[in-house]
Amino acid sequence: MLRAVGLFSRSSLEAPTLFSSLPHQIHLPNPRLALALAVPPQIRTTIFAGFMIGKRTIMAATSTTASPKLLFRQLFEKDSSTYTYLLADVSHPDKPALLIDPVDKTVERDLSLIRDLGLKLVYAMNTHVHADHVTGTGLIKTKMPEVKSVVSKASGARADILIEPGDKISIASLFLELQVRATPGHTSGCVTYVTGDGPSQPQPRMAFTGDALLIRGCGRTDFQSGSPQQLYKSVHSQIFTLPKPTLLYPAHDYKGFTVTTVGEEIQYNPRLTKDEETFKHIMENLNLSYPKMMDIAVPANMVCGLQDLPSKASS
Ligand SMILES: N[C@@H](CCC(=O)N[C@@H](CSS)C(=O)NCC(=O)O)C(=O)O
Repeated sequence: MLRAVGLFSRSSLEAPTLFSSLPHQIHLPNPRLALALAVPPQIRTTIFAGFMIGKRTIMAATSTTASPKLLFRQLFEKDSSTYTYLLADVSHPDKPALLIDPVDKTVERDLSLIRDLGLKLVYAMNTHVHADHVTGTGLIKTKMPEVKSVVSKASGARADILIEPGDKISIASLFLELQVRATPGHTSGCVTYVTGDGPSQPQPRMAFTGDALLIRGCGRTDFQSGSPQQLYKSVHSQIFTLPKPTLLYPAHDYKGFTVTTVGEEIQYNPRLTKDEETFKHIMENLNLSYPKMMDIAVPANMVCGLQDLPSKASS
C-alpha cells in the first residue's frame, strides 16, 4: 500500500503552505505520479521534492529551474566522539535539511547552525539506538515539534517514522536520496543511509554507516543483540558492495579520522579484511569497557531521548 504525505510550496516565490486540498493518503502505484495528478495545473510544473520514505512519501516542492546543490557538514561531539551529519538542498527555496545522529549535548549548536544557514530542518534521524550518548532527536522535537524523528523499525525504538530496509528518504526532488540499508550486528536495528546512484545524486556516493563500520574499525558486538557474524555479513553485503569511491561517514571516530572510502576499508580495515572466523575472534576479544552512559543512554534512546522518559515527564 502506497502512502504519500504532502507539504507543498505553490511556487518557489511563496512561503511553504500545507496544500490542504491534497489528500494526505494517496494509494497509487507511483507516488510522484499520484501527486502530479492531485496537484492543480498551475503548480504542476513544480518538481515534487522532499523526503520520500520508501513507499511513503513526504513531499516538499522545488522549482524545475533551480540547480540542485547539496550542503553537507560533519559536526563533532567530543565527549562521545560522535559525528552528526547535516545535509540540505540549498537550491530549494525552503532549503530543506536533515540531521543524522544528532547528540543532545550539541543540539543547541546544531540548531543555531541550521538557523544561521537559513535551513528548514525536516528530519532528525538516527542510525541506531546509541549506547554511549543520548540522541538529540527528542530534544530537537521539543524545540521544533514539526521536525520528524526517524529510526529503524527493527530497533524497537520510538520515533515519528520507523524506516525499513529498502525505504528511500529523498530531499529536494531527485537530487538527494538516502537509501536505507539494514546493517545489523553492532545492534540489531542498525541501518546505513546511502545516497542514491542516479546521475543527479552526489558523486561519489556517500554512506552514513552509524557504528556498523568505523574508519579502520567497526562497532563492538558485545551488547544490544550484537553479533559478529551478523556484522561481518552486513558490512560485506551492504557496504563493501558499494562502488569503491563511495565516501563512508561513521557515527564515531576515536583517532581523529573524519571520512574513508569503501576501497580503503576493503583494503585496510584491520578487522573486516579478515575471514569471518578471525573477525569473530577479534570481536570476542576486544575487552572494551561498557560505555559510561549506557544505562542512561539506551533507555532514553528507545524513546527518542531523555525528555520523553516518564520520570522526566512527571517531574
Ligand atoms: N569509551 C566510550 C565507549 C567506546 C565504545 O565502546 N564505542 C563503541 C561505539 S559507541 S556504543 C564501539 O563500538 N567501539 C568500537 C571500538 O572498536 O572502539 C564510552 O565510555 O562511552
